[in-house]
Parts: sequence; structure tokens; C-alpha cells
Amino acid sequence: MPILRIAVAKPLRTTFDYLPPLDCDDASIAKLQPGTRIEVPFGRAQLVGILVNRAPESEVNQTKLKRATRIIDPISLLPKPLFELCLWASQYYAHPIGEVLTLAFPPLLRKGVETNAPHNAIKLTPEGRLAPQGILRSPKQAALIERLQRHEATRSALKAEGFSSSIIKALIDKGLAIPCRIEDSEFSPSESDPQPRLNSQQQFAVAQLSQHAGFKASLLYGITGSGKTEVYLQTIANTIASGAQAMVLVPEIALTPQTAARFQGRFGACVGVLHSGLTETQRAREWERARTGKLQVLLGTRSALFTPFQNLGLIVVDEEHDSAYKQQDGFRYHARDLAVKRAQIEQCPIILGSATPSLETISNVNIGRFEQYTLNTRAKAASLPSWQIIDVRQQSLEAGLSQTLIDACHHTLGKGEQALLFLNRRGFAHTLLCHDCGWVAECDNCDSRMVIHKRHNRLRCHHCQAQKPLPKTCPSCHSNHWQGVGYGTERAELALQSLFPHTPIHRIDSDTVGSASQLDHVLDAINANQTGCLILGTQMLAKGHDLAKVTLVGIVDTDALLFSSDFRAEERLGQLLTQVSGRSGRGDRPGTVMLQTHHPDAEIFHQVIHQDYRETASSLLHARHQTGLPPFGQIVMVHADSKDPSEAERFLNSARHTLTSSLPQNHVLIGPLPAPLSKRAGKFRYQLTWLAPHEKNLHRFVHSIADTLTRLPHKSELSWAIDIDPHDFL
Ligand SMILES: Nc1ncnc2c1ncn2[C@@H]1O[C@H](COP(=O)(O)OP(=O)(O)OP(=O)(O)O)[C@@H](O)[C@H]1O
Ligand SMILES: [Zn+2]
Repeated sequence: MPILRIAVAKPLRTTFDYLPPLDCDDASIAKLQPGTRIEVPFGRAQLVGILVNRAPESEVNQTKLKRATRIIDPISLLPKPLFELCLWASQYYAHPIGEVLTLAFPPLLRKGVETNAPHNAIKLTPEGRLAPQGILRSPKQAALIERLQRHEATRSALKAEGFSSSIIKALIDKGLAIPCRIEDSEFSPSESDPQPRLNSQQQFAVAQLSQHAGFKASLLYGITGSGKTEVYLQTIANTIASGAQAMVLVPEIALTPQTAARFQGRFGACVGVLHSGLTETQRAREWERARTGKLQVLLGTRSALFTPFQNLGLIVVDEEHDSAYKQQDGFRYHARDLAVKRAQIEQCPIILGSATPSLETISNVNIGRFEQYTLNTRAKAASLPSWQIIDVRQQSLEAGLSQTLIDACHHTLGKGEQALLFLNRRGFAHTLLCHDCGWVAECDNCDSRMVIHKRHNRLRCHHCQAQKPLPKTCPSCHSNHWQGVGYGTERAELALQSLFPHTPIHRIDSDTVGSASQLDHVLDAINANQTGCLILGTQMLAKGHDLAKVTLVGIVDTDALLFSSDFRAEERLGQLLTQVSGRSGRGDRPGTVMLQTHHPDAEIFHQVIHQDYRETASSLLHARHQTGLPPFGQIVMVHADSKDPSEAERFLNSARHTLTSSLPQNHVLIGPLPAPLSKRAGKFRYQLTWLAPHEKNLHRFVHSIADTLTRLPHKSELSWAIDIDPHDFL
């Protein structure tokens, strides 16, 4: 009797053996492919399991084996290369196979829903196409007509562009639009946005990148605003022309509407979008379109990496240096690294694009594993912005802003241009302090202070999301002499409102802009602005946005990164400064960047300003080489969180003991030590850091360690995790 070896979405590092369902004959069982969804009884529940393989017999006594309930998919929905990627990732990251395989299915299918391809798109009826301008009183409906005049589009894409279902329904009710299947639509390049003429560096990159057949990893190293996206677009056009599909990853959901609009403008309805902001139905549809080859380009965030394709011909990872590609909890994978692995398994080329590549990627170029193409001039503007350091020591600051920066904003606005102020802290002030007794508002659940959010009269913890009302009097001395220490975007916005009462101010952070479509609206307003405006925001603003009228970028405060204990802090600071400054002067007018600091002599500032990022990177790489840190060595981190700090420490001490007995001599263990954020959401956090030289088989070794840790006894409330190549050391 053949046995089905099935993985379920539970944190268990094993598969489970089942007998085939009763109504299955041997011939149909013999045809079952890995990746097939199979419903199985598990404990008292019925779960959707995924077939990993078949076996002639089980180690478990046959009489004890349960029978699978039903085969959900007649054929496996996971193509072989994707299945292989999941197995590899489960090994490399020592993560339970069931949880990894489950990621390859959209949430709806994880519940056992069968696939189908309903009418998922909207197109204009002949009446809609001929509708004269001004026929609709609702500007939103009119905008949707205009949008659909260029191309039909999926509901998900329209939603991402800010058209709600009620606007769509209104057009359908009026007979101006009808639902259609996206596969009914035709790819019509003649209607698409025109392709700009590439400059010679872009041309060279597109020509070379389009030549690759089979696996080839390339870094597209182009300064900010050099037209990397244009290179992706034209390389993808060649991929599509050859009949293959392309997958494009972006680091943030916030980037998808803008990028999607650019891709859809060029390629029309054959572009799909996949991110966690979509409804489950939308996600299932886009996934299905990719799987069945109905879409040619899929644009998505981190987890879109696990989408099945019928014929994947190219992967693009935009802003490849961005740490948002690393998942920080649960299955802690790095989407860029796995994308390279996927390209290798799929035997297709991959392009990693950035103005500030990660040291890992630069090192891969240096050792010849990756090819490099360079774009070192801006596509539109004549040059990169000029820099000025503002030494704020002893200066009086208004919500963190120096007079020099305020004057520069006035000057910029006076010319009808836009200024962008970067401040990477949300809220009003980061500490609530009693002026009389020194009491400070701390989070009850975390080892951190609560942030003042004045508009909502609340204190919020940015680590565990706990919140409470602002206290009226000090719980310690009953005084009401409060002081808000420090400043965040909320406070800076208030200050700007009184300094610039007649200027539109757009604040962009996760408190004001909750979704990608909201951000898109704000960006539209900024792009439509003709008379000058101020933009104030957190790192949401630093990435990839193409704001043509910004000529001044003010970096309010990045000093904290100078003193971080994270070994990647300098690399991040270099990337952040280069990226943020890259928002300045992208149009036809030259740009300026002003950097406020209490440490005007810090070397990294001068490196970024006077050299190009390449030299900063090479000096950082040199330092990493000397210390054996990544990319020259590997880090594995074992975390344990417990309500009882001694339990967490004890668990990691046993882990250390187990590791010590089996590790080669040149491996180093540090800890267990309390994490820098020693308590979060009521649990004490400990870390054991393991430094290893680069070894091909390290992941096999890690896997066996994970198995050992699984067997270590501990209290049930303790949770532990292994993080391979960690990015978060907090
Ligand atoms: N060859 C070209 N001719 C004219 N305009 C171009 C050309 N290539 C790109 N552009 C335009 O230049 C601007 C910047 O290009 P793009 O956004 O692709 O740069 P990028 O390298 O992706 O930027 P960043 O890394 O800063 O996000 C865009 O408005 C784009 O349409
Ligand atoms: Zn908290």
C-alpha cells in the first residue's frame, strides 16, 4: 500500500504519513505529483496538507495510519521548480516544510478552495468608450472612464489605483463598463505609453540583459534617477516577446501603485499585482493568472516570490539592498537571496537593481558570481544634487529644524518648487517626561518608552502597539508639568504649519497614509502641485519615488544611526542618505540636499557626499573582511522569548551546550545575552549568536541543530526561533 507523505501548515519539522483516500485507485495515486493539496484529518481538525512525496511504506505501523480525506487538486498546482525552491528554502532557513509550502498558495487556496478563473477584470462597453467628456458628474467615475480608455484592467489593479468597488459598480450599473476575463483582453503595445529613447548605458544594459538564456545573475548598478526602471521595462518587453513571463519584486507595498501604473501603462492588462493589501479573492486570481500563463508580468512584494509561473523567463528585484526583503518573524527568509536561488532552479536570468547595492551583492560581483551593468548619469536631470552639511550644535531648533533649513525651504517655495523633509520618527515626541519628578511613561509590556501621539491624545508603544490615553497628572508626583522630549513627524508638521501657514504640507508616514492607494493619492497631489509645497515624511518617502518637482531635500536627523550597535548600521546609513538625497533634482531643475547633524565630522557623511557610494561600500567591505562578518562569514541567531527571563537564558544555555559539542573550532558562539530590546510584548528576549565561516554545507548543519533544539525540553510558553543571515538585531 503506497503511503502519502504530507506536510501541514504547523510549526512542525516533519511530514506525516497517510493512507490514500478510499476512493483512490493505485493508478491515480501513482500519478500524484508533489505539491498536490490533500485534505487530511489532523488531531480533531481537517487540514489542507501538501503532498511532499510518496513512499512504498511507512515507519509507522499501518494500522495506526490515518486515511487522507480527499485529493483537492487533480494535478499539482505547484510547478516542479517552485516545489524544489520551497524544499531548498525549508532546509536553508531550517524552517518547517509545511509552513514554507503553504506560502506558495494564496490564502484562499490554503483553506482548500478550488481554483477557478472568474470574471476578474473591467472593460468599457462601446457606450463607455464613446462617452463624451463631462457626461458624468462624479469626477471619480470620469477618471475611471479615462483610465479604462487606455486599457481594460483587473479589479485588483483598479483598486490599487484608488478606484473603489462602488465606483466600478456605478459604471457597470450605467452600462458604461462590463466585467470581462482578463485573458479575453489582448496585449496591445500600440496603445501603450511611448518608450523613451535609451541612453547608451541603458541601451547596452538592455541588450546584454536580454541576451541571457538560462541562469545569470546581474547587478544593475544605477545612481538614483538613472532610469533603472526603464531598463527593466525594455528588458521585460523582450522577455514577453519571446513568450515568457517576468516577475518583478519591489520592497514595499507603498511602491506598488506607482510602479504598477508605470508597468500597466507600458504593457497593459497583462500586468498583475500581488501584495498583502489585496483581498483574498484578488490574490487568488492574480496567482491563478500567473500560474496559467494568463499574465505576462507579475509585480509584487516579498511573498510574491513564491508565485507559480507557467513559463518564468526573468526575475527583477528592484531596490535589492532593501531590508524589507527579509522577513523578520515566522519564516525568516530573504526574498532577494531566494529570488537568486529561484532563478538558478528555473534556469532564467535575474536582475538585481539598486543605486546602493548591498555589500553581499557587491561582493558577489567582486568574486565574479554576478555580472554588473552600470548607469552613472541621471536620465533626465543633468547631475546629482549638491550637498550641504548643517552643523546644528548650539543652534536653536524648531521641532528639530534649523533656521538654515527653514530659510532654504522658503527660498525653494519662493521659486514654486518643492521641498522634502526627511525625519524617520513617527508621532509627536518620543518620551513623555514629568518636569517636576522626572517620571517617564514606559510601556508595561516592553523595555521601551511610549511615544506621544498628540492628535489622538494617546501614548503608543511602537514595539507592541499597546496604547493608552495621555495621563492628566503624573502617576508618581501628581504634577501636571509635562514635557514631550524629542520630536517626530507629527510635531514637525505642526511647526511647519505655523512657519508656512499658506503652503500645502503633505505628511507621509504610516499614521497619515495607511494604505498604498492613500499614498498614491498624496503622491498624485504632490505631482499635480504647481506652486510649491512641503513634503514631510519617514522612510516611506526614501524609496524609489519619482517626484519631479522636488529640488530641496532636508535630512532632519539621522545621527542615531551613527551609534547603532548593528554591524550593518553604517551600510544602512550610506544607503539611506544616498536614496533620500536621490529624491532631489530629478526633474529639469538642479537639486540640493541639506543634512543636519550634531556630528558634522563623521566620516560616513563625507564619504557619501564626496565619493560615490561605490567607494563607501568598498571601505565597508574591507572592514567586514577583517572582522569575518557577512558577506565574508555567516551569522545564525537563535532567539528565545519567555515570560521568565531565566527560562529563556536556560534554554539558550542548553542550546549553546549542544552546539559547542558539535561545532568546528573556527565557529564562534556569543551569548546567550539579553537582546538590545530586552522585553517585548510581555516576554523577555535572549539571543545566542553563532558566527561561522562561509561553508557550503552550513545549512545542513543548521537543520540538524534545529532538530536538536526541537527536542530540548522547555516551558510551553517559551518560543524560540532560528534566524539565518539575520538583519534585525534588536
Ligand atoms: N532614456 C530616457 N530618456 C528620458 N527619460 C528617461 C529615460 N530613462 C528614464 N527616464 C525617466 O527618468 C526618470 C527617472 O527614471 P527611473 O525612475 O527609471 O530611475 P531609477 O533609476 O529607477 O530611479 P531610483 O533608483 O532613484 O528610484 C523617470 O521619470 C523616467 O521616466
Ligand atoms: Zn510595548
